Amino acid sequence: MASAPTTKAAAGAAAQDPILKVEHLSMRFGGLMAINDLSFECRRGDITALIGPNGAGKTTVFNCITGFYKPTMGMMTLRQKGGQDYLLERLADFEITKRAKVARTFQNIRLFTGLTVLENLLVAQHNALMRASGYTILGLFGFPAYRKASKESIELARYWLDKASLTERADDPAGDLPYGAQRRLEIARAMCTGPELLCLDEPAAGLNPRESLALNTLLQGIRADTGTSILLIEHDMSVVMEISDHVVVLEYGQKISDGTPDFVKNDPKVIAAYLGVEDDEVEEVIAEVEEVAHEVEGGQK
Ligand SMILES: Nc1ncnc2c1ncn2[C@@H]1O[C@H](COP(=O)(O)OP(=O)(O)OP(=O)(O)O)[C@@H](O)[C@H]1O
Repeated sequence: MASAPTTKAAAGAAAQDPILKVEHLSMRFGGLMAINDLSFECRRGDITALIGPNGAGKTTVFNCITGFYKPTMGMMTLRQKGGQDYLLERLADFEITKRAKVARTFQNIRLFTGLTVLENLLVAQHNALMRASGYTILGLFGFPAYRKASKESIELARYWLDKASLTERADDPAGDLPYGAQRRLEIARAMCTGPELLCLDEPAAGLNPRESLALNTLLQGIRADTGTSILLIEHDMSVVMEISDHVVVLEYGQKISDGTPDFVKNDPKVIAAYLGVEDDEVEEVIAEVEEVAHEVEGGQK
């Protein structure tokens, strides 16, 4: 059965130990070293953002963590609340979801568009329901365990419908929802699998400011109410700076900065990577930008 949300107190009590340790990760595609000796940690209960310019290797890291790619080298250790360790590079993708409890969403939304919103959340709990049925037709009708599991599945789906502000759309086909609501449904569906680590690939992409705000509220709620750790790739810096506890910055497959949003925002290496200039040119470029901004301001007065 997918785990029900824990209380705020329990979430707060979660020690700040790493839930995920990535050590010396490398991924080569032919002659291209997409990830080169990358190490970082995600602390339990934190929202960690992985950022960097286009082609820096963010999605490749996600694909390694979630088992879509087998890394050329390196270790990725997922430590669950109970202390159980999983070496993700040794697990098949379905085992990473099922046993290690890592859930993910994709850059392109992947919902069952013909099913209703509620059905999408119930399908996510299919594994738990099948287990409770004893994998028999008889079990589907007769086992009290199945009836209990199916009641719990509906309760969990209702909980996430509410958290994602989708209760009123529960019976509508998922494909009829506006874009921002589809993104929230995808996250709610991932949460119905009871993950310890939720990986989100550009959750704010294509959202308008109102939808972006609803997304922030949902993610902050997940952190506060369930203690689930979140790792996200995001280009929208307003989302990253507002909700992240910790930011890891990649450039050309290597880590160039790692720290709090404030630290990273002011790190000359990060500014240089985003501006596409050398580190020692950053101050000069910033001074030029400030000068232009003053001129524009002066012209507007
Ligand atoms: N399956 C693949 N085969 C060959 N090269 C790949 C593959 N996947 C990614 N790459 C290359 O690896 C590098 C990193 O790509 P990746 O998609 O991980 O970057 P990213 O930081 O997620 O970029 P974006 O922000 O544009 O999504 C790029 O040069 C990309 O072309």
